[in-house]
Amino acid sequence: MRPYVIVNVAVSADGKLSTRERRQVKISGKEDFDRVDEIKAGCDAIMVGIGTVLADDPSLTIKSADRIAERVRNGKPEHPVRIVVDSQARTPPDAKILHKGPGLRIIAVSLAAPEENISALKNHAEIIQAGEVTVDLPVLLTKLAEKGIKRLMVEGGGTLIWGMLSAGLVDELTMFVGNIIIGGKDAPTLADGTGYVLESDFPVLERMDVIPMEEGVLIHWKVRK
Ligand SMILES: NC(=O)C1=CN([C@@H]2O[C@H](COP(=O)(O)OP(=O)(O)OC[C@H]3O[C@@H](n4cnc5c(N)ncnc54)[C@H](O)[C@@H]3O)[C@@H](O)[C@H]2O)C=CC1
Ligand SMILES: Nc1nc(O)c(N)c(N[C@@H]2O[C@H](COP(=O)(O)O)[C@@H](O)[C@H]2O)n1
Repeated sequence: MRPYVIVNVAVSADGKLSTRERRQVKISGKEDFDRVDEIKAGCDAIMVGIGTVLADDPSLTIKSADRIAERVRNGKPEHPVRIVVDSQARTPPDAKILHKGPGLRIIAVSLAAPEENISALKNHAEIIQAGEVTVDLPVLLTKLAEKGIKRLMVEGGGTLIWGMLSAGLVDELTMFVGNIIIGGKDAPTLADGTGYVLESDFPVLERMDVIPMEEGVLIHWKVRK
C-alpha cells in the first residue's frame, strides 16, 4: 500500500527546472502558483528532495487563507505534512520548511545519516529511517501510507522525481511549460538521475489535458500502468 502520488513542476520551454547553479527562477506566474496551491490543499503531504531545500529554502505551506480554512473545516491540519527526502539528514535546522506555519514535518533519512545531524533535527521534525545509504522510496511510501497519508504531492527536484518515476511510484504529472529558455546541460530537468537505457523501461504517459495558461501551457499526464 502506498499514497497516490502527483508530481507537479514548472519547466522552461527547454525542460529545465532552474539554472545550472540551481538558482530558482520565475518560470510560471500567479495563476500557476494558485493552481499549485489548490493541488497542495487537496493533498495530505508534500515532499521535496534535500537538493530543493538547500537551493530554494521553500516553506511548502498553503498560501490561500480560504483553502486553509476549508481544510480546517474538513478536520484536516492547516498545512499538509511536509516531507524532505534527505539521506544524510543535511536539512539546515533553520530551514523555512521546519519553522513556517504549524504542522507535522518528516525528514526521511537513510541508516547512514550521521547521528549528530539527526539530533539537530529531532526537535523540529519526525525522523523516518528507510534505506541503507540513500532513502528507499518504496519503503518510505509504505511508512507514509501507514501514517494515513493517502495523497502525496512531489514538488521536485529532478533527482527525487527520477527516483520516484524509476521506482514506479508516480500516478500523475502536471507540468507548467513556461516561455523561457534556461539552457545548460547541467541545469536540472524534470527527471535527472541516471536515465533509462532500454526503451522498454520508459514510463509511458497518457495525456489528460492541455491548457494554455499565462504565457505557457499546462500539461496534465497520467502514468500508464
Ligand atoms: N521549477 C520547479 O517546479 C522546481 C524546481 N526545483 C529545482 O530543482 C533543483 C533541485 O533538484 P536536485 O538538485 O535534483 O535535488 P532534489 O530536490 O531532487 O533532491 C535530491 C536529493 O534527494 C536525496 N535522495 C535521497 N534518496 C533519494 C532517492 N531514493 N532518490 C532520489 N533522491 C534521493 C539525495 O540526497 C539527492 O541528492 C533546484 O535547483 C530547485 O530550484 C525544485 C522543485 C520544483
Ligand atoms: N510552480 C512553480 N513555478 C515556478 O515558476 C517555480 N519557480 C516553482 N518553484 C518551486 O516552488 C516552490 C516554492 O515553495 P514555497 O512558495 O516556498 O512554498 C519551490 O520548491 C520551488 O522550487 N514552482
